Amino acid sequence: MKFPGRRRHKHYFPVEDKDPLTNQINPESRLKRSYIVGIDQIVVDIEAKVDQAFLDEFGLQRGMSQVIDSDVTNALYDRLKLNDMVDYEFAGGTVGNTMHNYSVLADDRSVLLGVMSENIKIGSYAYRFLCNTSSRVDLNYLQPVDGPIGRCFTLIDESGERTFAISAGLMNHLRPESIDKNLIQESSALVISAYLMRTQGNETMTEATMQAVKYANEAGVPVVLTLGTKFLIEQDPTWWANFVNDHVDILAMNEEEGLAITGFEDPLLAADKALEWVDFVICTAGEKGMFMAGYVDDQHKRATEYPLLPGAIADFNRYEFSRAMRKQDCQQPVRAYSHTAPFMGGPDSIKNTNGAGDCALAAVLHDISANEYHKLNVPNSAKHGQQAITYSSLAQISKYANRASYEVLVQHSPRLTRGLPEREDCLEQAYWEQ
Ligand SMILES: Nc1ncnc2c1ncn2[C@@H]1O[C@H](COP(=O)(O)OP(=O)(O)OP(=O)(O)O)[C@@H](O)[C@H]1O
Ligand SMILES: Nc1nc2c(ncn2[C@@H]2O[C@H](CO)[C@@H](O)[C@H]2O)c(=O)[nH]1
Repeated sequence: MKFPGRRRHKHYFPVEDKDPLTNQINPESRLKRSYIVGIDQIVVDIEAKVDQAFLDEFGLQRGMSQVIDSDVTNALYDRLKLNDMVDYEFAGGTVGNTMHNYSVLADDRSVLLGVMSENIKIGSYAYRFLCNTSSRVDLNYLQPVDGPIGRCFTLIDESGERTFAISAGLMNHLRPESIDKNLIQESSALVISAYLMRTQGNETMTEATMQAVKYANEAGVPVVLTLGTKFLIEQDPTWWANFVNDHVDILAMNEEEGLAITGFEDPLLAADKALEWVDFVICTAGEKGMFMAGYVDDQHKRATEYPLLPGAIADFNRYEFSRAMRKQDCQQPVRAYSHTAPFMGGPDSIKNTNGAGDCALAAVLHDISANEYHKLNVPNSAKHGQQAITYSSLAQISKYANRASYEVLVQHSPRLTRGLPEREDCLEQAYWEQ
């Protein structure tokens, strides 16, 4: 596990000082590992640049993620191939991307649950998915199916807006009995997306997800929900609000999804509203950066050393140097918020915003899992006198998440091809000395 904050060698966890020889003789003294589990519809992204006429031709609604039938899939695919329009084909899925990016950032294990074709031909989509996924992502728990995984046509127009057309294959055939109870209950977090609730006919993905959520809720494992697309939430915001309130601990959304579920356009107010339902909120806001909101017990709150910020909640970042806690673990819960502008003001040229939010969430999960890792190995550390869910403060996590998103913006794929640099050339020496 890499240290999630300032990335410098001396900041690697000080828990690996044990003698490697003794470790071999006495396996008990080996470090205990934390991991996270994610459930997803296993899909490969097929990306192409298109215009509005193209979307109209196939009856696709701009900006939406929609499921298409086999006739539309075949026509769309033939058209893209015939006109040589496909820019790249790469493993995707909002949670799949998050697990991959988590494993790259943390240099540690995550487990992905979903389905995988039992017979895989070299070059097929299933093969490509496996090849494009970090070897740190444990794929041993995937459920085999007799047929194809999903395809996600990622159609990008001149303005950069993305329209997703999903050809489901058997991606929604994960069964509840394929969910391993121990695996979920011993993890640091269970990550799901709103897309998992979009099933039809004999598809069992929703039941499987609910089974996993039940196991996690029973064991107090944080359930992390990423909202995926506003259109799904807009269909029934009340159902989603109730679901989040009853089953979810950490909510990740962008400002549009935040508006859909809370009714607040301002991402800070949306995050504040969501705190009525969950313990921790991440609300990304594109070029405006990122908001985070959480709880801290009054006795552990830490005031910021940065200037106080105006906003819909005055001086909202006052306690952003606090580590987040579950509300139920606070005797006197205080709300803490943080805002961070995009790293370096955003890149000069954005290659692709697809997956920037997924990557921000991966960084947050890294921090949460790092906290569990540290607690498992150094339970007596003064750090754990406070029952926090994060290793770092809201301000620090927010910076880290923005930094990770930046890396996705400057590459074509939503999946990181490498970890972040140990040391940012652009930051002054003073930063590293702190
Ligand atoms: N135009 C931009 N300029 C600078 N930074 C950006 C821009 N767009 C995104 N970012 C960075 O990426 C982060 C996440 O972006 P965004 O809010 O677009 O996520 P999202 O809509 O959830 O993305 P996705 O659903 O594709 O994963 C932002 O918080 C910001 O740090
Ligand atoms: N699991 C899942 N991922 C999706 C869906 N629509 C778009 N995405 C993914 O969202 C990612 C960007 O956030 C892309 O890599 C897509 O693969 C969907 O319906 N289900």
